[in-house]
Amino acid sequence: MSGGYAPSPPSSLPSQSSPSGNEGAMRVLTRPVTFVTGNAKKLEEVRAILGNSIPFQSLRLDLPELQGEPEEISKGKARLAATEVNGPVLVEDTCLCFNALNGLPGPYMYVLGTSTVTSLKWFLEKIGHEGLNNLLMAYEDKSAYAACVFSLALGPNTDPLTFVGKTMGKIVPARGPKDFGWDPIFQPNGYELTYAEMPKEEKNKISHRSKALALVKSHFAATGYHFQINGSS
Ligand SMILES: O=c1nc[nH]c2c1ncn2[C@H]1C[C@H](O)[C@@H](COP(=O)(O)OP(=O)(O)OP(=O)(O)O)O1
Ligand SMILES: [Mg+2]
Repeated sequence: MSGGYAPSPPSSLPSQSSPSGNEGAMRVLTRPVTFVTGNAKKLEEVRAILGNSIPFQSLRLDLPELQGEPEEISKGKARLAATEVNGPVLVEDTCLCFNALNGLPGPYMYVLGTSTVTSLKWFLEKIGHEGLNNLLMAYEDKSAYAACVFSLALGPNTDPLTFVGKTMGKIVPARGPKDFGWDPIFQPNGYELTYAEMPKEEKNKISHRSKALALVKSHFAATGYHFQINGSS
């Protein structure tokens, strides 16, 4: 899973000290971008979507589920990951937002029942697909969106950049393979199939994740990062 990640070789801090925004300035990265996630299914998709567009490796690490607005959660996670990896990192957070519930469950943490504090991940594990459907029982409006926030941090102590992708759809009773999160209950607009029922290539063309990654790719193309890895140029 860790894709050949070697702990803490020399840091690949960008050649310029201010990484925020500054598109057009060439920066040298001496290490591939490490995608840090504890979720094997996400990694599979990110790998398929990115292909060879950006040199990257992965590191399996369960970072804490932070609290706050989605972009802040994601940036905080990127900072933790960049410190851990001591190099450029990409992290991602996904939320599923129900319009009838003003965006809940979203990425947030809740108190469920008497004491359980949880995030979307734990929420799904606790109440399952049926529970998520039941949350909308009292509402006519089953519309929802899947959103993905990627954060890129070029190294520790740099300001992460965020990239957001959204796909609109609706919540339906579970259909299709149950091997990835809430895929079986999310039916994107314009499709008769849930994410889970779609061939992977099809989901990867229209998903929240692919839209966010398209922005990441454009950023890399526009910024002209230059990878100098293992003596290559
Ligand atoms: O495309 C997706 N289709 C269906 N379900 C998905 C998708 N993407 C994330 N998910 C699930 C996984 C987790 O139950 C929750 C988000 O939590 P989230 O914190 O982003 O993921 P995670 O903790 O599993 O991995 P990570 O280590 O990258 O934080 O939604
Ligand atoms: Mg997580």
